Amino acid sequence: MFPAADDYDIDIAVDESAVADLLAVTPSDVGPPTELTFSRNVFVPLTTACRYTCSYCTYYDVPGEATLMSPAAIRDVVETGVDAGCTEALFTFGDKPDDRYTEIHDQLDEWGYDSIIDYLSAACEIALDAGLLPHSNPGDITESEFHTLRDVNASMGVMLETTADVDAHSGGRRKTPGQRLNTIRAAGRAGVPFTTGLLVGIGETWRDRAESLLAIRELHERYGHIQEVIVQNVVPNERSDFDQPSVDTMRRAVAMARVALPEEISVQVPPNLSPTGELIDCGVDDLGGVSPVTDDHINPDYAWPALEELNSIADDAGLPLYERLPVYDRYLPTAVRRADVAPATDPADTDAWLSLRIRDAITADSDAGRQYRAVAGRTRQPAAYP
Ligand SMILES: O=c1nc2n(C[C@H](O)[C@H](O)[C@H](O)CO)c3cc(O)ccc3cc-2c(=O)[nH]1
Ligand SMILES: C[C@H]1O[C@@H](n2cnc3c(N)ncnc32)[C@H](O)[C@@H]1O
Ligand code: MET
Ligand code: SF4
Repeated sequence: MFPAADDYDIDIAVDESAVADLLAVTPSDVGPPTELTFSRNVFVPLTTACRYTCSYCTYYDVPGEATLMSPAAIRDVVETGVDAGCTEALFTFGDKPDDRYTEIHDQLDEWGYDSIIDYLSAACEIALDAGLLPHSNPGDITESEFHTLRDVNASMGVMLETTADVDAHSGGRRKTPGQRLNTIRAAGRAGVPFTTGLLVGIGETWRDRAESLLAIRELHERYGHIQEVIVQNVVPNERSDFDQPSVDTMRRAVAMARVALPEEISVQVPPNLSPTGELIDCGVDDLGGVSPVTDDHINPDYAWPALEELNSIADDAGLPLYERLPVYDRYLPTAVRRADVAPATDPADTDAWLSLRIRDAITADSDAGRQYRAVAGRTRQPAAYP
């Protein structure tokens, strides 16, 4: 049983023989992908308030210092993204601020919002109106919050991080594996195309990595919602001194992910944190959200590579590079999905993976709609934008 699994009724059993099989995997057991993809995004850090204090994280601010972006600031950032040819607004920020953040709650209240999730919905509307598809990672949330947010998000995500109880998550307010798995399951129940992943190097063992991947696979087998799994190495920063995992560790972790997960799930490694070029032959097929205009606010010391660098990773690997939307091809409406892409089986409790609002945005007779379809149809030349 995973730590705190009982608190959330998590019924995922560890299959010992599957763990043993994964522990034996090496990079020579897998091959390279047939293509590489990435999404062009702007990063919108709604608030730096966070109820948790993960010891690897420099993102959050303590009460009194935490910031909250105004609607005008959100509009500014997303418009910069539209001008730079982006299709994705990435909303990633602190997990639901607790009562200590009185200023944040007061400000939300003054603007007419009950919670950060309410405000996130409004922020997603701003992005959609400007011409970007939202992908939100608001941390741990409930199934009913997913139902609210699916209306205005093309896809969502939360990193599992690990199924282990690690010191990096110790303390009174912390992420627990049970709650993370509960969030990923809730997304599946709500029919939300979903991104999750492992944070490698925060004190977990190889066995923990194998178990984490098998837990993700199990939830995908139930709901079909996992579009990509990020294998992200921890990077040192001014708050923490975790050792960055070696290239060999990342090669083995990526190969393990590739073997553990069905082929339809992409394996993503962020090229600003890893020597991704050295991991492609282990099964990486996606380079994630890369921004031409904003920092990676979670890891601000690690700049995004330019499009030319992505091209050279692909060239060196002898692979074609395609831009994609924040939601993967198989969840797209039939009218927009390329003919050679098999559709995902319908989700459990809705009649489509994407809300009407999102489908309308993608099929609209507007500049943004045309951009989305050109990216999905692979008819837009990446070189068309800086
Ligand atoms: O720019 C970043 N994008 C991050 N992304 C975004 C991701 O690269 C893209 O937005 C997705 O591939 C969707 O297109 C995450 C998305 C998630 O759902 C969960 C975790 C992450 C983590 C990061 C991150 O640290 N930096
Ligand atoms: C959005 C995701 O960013 C990751 N994250 C947070 N801090 C770090 C760090 N120092 N190095 C790498 N990834 C980090 C976590 O996995 C979080 O879920
Ligand atoms: C800024 S970290 C990413 C979002 C959320 N706080 C989480 O840890 O999952
Ligand atoms: S990683 Fe996310 S949950 Fe953890 S402290 Fe940072 S912002 Fe909060």
